[in-house]
Amino acid sequence: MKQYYEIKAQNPDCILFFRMGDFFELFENDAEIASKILGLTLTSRNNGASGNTPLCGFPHHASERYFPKMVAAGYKVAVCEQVEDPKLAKGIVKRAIVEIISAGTSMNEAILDAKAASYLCAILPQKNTIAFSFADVTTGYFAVSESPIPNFESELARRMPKEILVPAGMDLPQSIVEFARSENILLTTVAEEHYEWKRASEVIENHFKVTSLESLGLDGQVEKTRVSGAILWYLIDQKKSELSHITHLELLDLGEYMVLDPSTLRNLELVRPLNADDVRSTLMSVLDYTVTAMGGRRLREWISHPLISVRKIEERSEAIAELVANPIVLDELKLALREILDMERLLGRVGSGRANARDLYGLGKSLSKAVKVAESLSSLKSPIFHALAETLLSAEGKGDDILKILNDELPITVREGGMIRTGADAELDRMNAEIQDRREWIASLEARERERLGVNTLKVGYNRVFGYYIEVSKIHSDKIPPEYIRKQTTVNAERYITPEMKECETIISSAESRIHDAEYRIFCRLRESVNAERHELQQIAEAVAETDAFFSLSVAARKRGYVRAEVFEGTGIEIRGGFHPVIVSANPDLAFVPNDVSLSPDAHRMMLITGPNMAGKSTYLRQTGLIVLMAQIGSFVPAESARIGVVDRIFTRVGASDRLSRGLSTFMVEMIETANILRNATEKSLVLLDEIGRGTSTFDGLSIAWAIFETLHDNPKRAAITLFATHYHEMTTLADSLEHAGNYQIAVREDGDKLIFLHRILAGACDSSYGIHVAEMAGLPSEVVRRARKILLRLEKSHIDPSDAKQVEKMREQPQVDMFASPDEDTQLLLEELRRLKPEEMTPLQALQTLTELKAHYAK
Ligand SMILES: Nc1ncnc2c1ncn2[C@@H]1O[C@H](COP(=O)(O)OP(=O)(O)OP(=O)(O)O)[C@@H](O)[C@H]1O
Repeated sequence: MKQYYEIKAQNPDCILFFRMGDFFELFENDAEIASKILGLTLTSRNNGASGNTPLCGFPHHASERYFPKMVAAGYKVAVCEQVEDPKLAKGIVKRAIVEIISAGTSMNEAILDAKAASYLCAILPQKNTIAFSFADVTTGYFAVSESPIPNFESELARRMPKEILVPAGMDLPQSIVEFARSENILLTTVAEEHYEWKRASEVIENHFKVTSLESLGLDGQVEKTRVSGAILWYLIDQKKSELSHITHLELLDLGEYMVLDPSTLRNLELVRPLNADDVRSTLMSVLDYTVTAMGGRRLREWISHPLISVRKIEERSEAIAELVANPIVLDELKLALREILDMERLLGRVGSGRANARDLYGLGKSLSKAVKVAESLSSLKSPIFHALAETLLSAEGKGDDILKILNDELPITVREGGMIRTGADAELDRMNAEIQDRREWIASLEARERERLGVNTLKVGYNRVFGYYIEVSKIHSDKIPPEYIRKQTTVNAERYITPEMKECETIISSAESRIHDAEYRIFCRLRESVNAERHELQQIAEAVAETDAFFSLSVAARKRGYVRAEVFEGTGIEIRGGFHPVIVSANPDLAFVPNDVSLSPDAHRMMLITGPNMAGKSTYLRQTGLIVLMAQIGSFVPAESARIGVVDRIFTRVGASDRLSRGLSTFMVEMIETANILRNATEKSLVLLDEIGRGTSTFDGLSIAWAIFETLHDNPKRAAITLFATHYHEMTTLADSLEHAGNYQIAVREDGDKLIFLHRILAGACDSSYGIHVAEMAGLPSEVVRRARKILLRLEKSHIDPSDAKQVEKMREQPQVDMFASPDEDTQLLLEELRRLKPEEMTPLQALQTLTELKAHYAK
């Protein structure tokens, strides 16, 4: 326990799993926490003067299951192993922490999402900016940057790290703390000393084996050095290994990508659904035809990082266009990609010293297939594919170098032989040959003894306790020869050994132990030689990932009938026949009505869109956002044609808020997000605003919406392309009066008492809001609907603001029996109802019922 307490004291923030023989044991508070999470029985052990200590544990081989569970529950796991052979130990066996596992550093497949990176992030807030680093220990990705806080927030939401390291004793931006809390991201405090420049530089220089920071581009970059040094220190400290698969540091330039703030990422459901169960509602789900996990991760990265360089966008879309036109190449690629494993993560296992023979074999097979991918790409002309094919071709021979050493069937363990192929190593072959005749002797023993004793059911078996044995059923005990020595009795049989067998076994087992050691040495050499080439192999893996992402976007384009968008430097959006990629793919039977968008600075730059509820306003806004975004990923887009002026940022204020849990009201969130838009939109932005102002009283809301619309129109710095959907019909006069704005409506047709949604966008304002109509269609009781019609009529006539208590009170004081009824209005409402009736479609009974209802209501 003294040893336990010492180790525990060094890792106070971890749950300590303490290896004792074949078990991992937990004590005290750790045992109480873990027993609940892992469902283990809590016992206690008498611990001398300190009384009973709570205790729980499990066999060590169950750790693969239990560690990830603990980490997923938000804890850090410290794994304490016996680090010397208990047989050789003097006194208590030495123990040490061999690894610390936390959410951001786990390499266990059980809690990794194959198609999403597993990021750890470190931050170092400055006055107006923030230095930050992202690392994915499963693949070796490592990047650093510094940017204004909002841009970092965007990056944080895109990458969604599992853990964020923060320097001790430093004030953090509230928004980041809030974000981490609401997304369940583990915040880990790291002592300030690890952020000291000198210390951080040393960590980096040692890791990359460089003598100065210059070669990494960190020269003079104090904050970036500090933050990347801290994250690297943390990773190495936790993994207790070299992490040689972290081969380079990327200097990230967020300026290359479209800014997507957290609310836009959420609302457009790019990679994560708003509603966790609804995985088919994301753009990712529509575009994801990737075959490999690496390709899946790359595509996800692309979708959340749309480009803003026209040249780069065109390079990508040109490559996709070529693949779209080459279905045969697509088929070939699919076949080759299908056999490629997650090379990035396999290399991660190699670099962190945890790869077994199966991992290396998988890598070998994948490398051979990478050459096939290169061959398929070689018939294409796009420069991107040329470059990819060249990188992939460098895999030539590398796979064979591995496969010619390893067997096709491999064990999980690396210490028990069975890994190395015959012919791979002469010395090993010689060692095997030496005992070959003895092995054969054992192998043929069963047949020989069966014949000699005349017992057909005699078996030769092996177990760890007494090695080889001969099993003979009890009914044949009279046939047992004198040299058989009885070792064990089972229900129906007896087990025997013979001196000859024992001798043979001793020779085999001592030779095998040498063979196992030799195999292990050969395996380690192979692992090292793979590791020595890690940088090149990583590039091959990246090329596979990228090819797969291209493959996926091309297949999506073909299957879903997308077209290549023309992207240009400048402002304006011209979409013909655009449709919503997710709605259409999720509802194949829906007759989706395609719509156009035509906006430019010379004509209308802003659309004020009116139309009844359910007409399709939100859908139109979102599909426009998604089409622009897809175009800037380089993907084909869901439309007949599209010309898109590159946008620097898409702002959205749409849909319900899911931030209520952060203690902000719906209206407050709406206004915070709108304020952000008004502060940051530029003439190159796309702004999508859906029903701004609806969260407050009618006139307040209208006035706010009005002012926002005016500002986006009049302020040249904020002159963004804007789609503005609203139910405030009063605003249509505003849109009419503004030079760069126009009224648009989503058409509906009235057919008797039915409202038919045409889902088509047309120029001009919608003349009625039909809210009550839609409510009626939804099944609101007819009494309530009638009442609502009356109230509406009165409000419209008297221009009363329903949110103004004084005005409503005044109306109540009017000497009327029924607050809102007047004979005139009744007549008007009755006439309206009569107009909507279709007697020719009614049964006599329905007609009678309607008549009775009308009489009861209007002629009491
Ligand atoms: N172009 C279209 N073709 C076919 N169906 C559509 C189209 N656009 C929208 N819809 C369908 O109409 C329904 C309502 O769409 P949406 O939510 O966009 O309406 P809305 O006008 O924003 O309504 P509200 O004002 O109540 O928010 C959705 O279920 C959608 O699938």
